[in-house]
Amino acid sequence: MASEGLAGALASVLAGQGSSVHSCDSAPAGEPPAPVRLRKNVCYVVLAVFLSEQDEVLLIQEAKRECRGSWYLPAGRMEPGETIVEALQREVKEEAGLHCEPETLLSVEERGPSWVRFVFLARPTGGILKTSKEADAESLQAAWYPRTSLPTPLRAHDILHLVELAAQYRQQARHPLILPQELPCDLVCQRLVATFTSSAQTVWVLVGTVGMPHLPVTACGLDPMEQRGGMKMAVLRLLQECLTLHHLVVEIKGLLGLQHLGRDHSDGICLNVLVTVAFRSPGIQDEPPKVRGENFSWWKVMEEDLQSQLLQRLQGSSVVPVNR
Ligand SMILES: C[C@@](O)(CCOP(=O)(O)OP(=O)(O)O)CC(=O)O
Ligand SMILES: [Mg+2]
Repeated sequence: MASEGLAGALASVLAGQGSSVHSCDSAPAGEPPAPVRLRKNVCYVVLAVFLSEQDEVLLIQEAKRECRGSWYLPAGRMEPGETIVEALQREVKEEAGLHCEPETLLSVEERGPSWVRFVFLARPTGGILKTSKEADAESLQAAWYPRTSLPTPLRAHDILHLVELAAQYRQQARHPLILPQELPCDLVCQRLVATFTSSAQTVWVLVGTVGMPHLPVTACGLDPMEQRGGMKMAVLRLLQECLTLHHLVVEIKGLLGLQHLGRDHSDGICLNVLVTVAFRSPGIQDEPPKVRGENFSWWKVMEEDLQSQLLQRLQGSSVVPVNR
């Protein structure tokens, strides 16, 4: 049962799905994680990159006092009770006048677990482009500009990298289309697909063994003290509970998917992260590193299809980048 269950869980995560999360294997020491409340202890932001067939980018002109007149991509803070995609569609309608559908996540950015920005490649599906006649508190107007000559001033130059990501994805999709799965999560957490690949290209995945074998979940603290090092520290904290990290190289490759619901006060998110663990010394790596304690173990992926999917994702870095 364990192997079929794990294979099913891994296949679901590799397909960009996953499952809701109500508990974790590892959390910051001390108090249990505070309940996640949007606009109280977490801020989620959505941002859309529209790239036309003529290589033009949709920008909006900001109306806020602190950045009035500057140009930015349609973006905004999520409101309690909405899903990530609903927030994206609301912000694009408010700021650009257009209806839209997300195509895929392009990037997830985090400044610690209490500020996460979801960046989407999106396509317009209707509506009327907002002109200066419709200027309001949300934006002054929206307009398409050639990607190679964007207007100035920009509100912030962080969008240049995001526009480039969109152009690269349009040119060659490095990962499958990945969209948030609307599943409840009580925490801001990460589900790990932590892999060890042997010289013979056999893949092991670290699994939690408390209860039914499962992909481990690490919760991220939300108070300022626990946020140092961002969400990467939460991954390392879980791994150091069972591995001796000083002779290993740990790399967070990126996202295989994410879960969030937003309704019924379940404001948490679960990021499914692909992680590699390798020995620092380049010698023969036939077996994964020893695991300390009883709470985790290595599971050798025997299903050929799963193994080849994992190797393809690992070798191609076929994941949504996480920018910390
Ligand atoms: C927060 C940003 O990613 C921009 C999106 O937030 P807005 O300031 O545009 O919020 P709304 O008023 O909801 O549209 C910029 C940042 O520095 O985080
Ligand atoms: Mg905005």
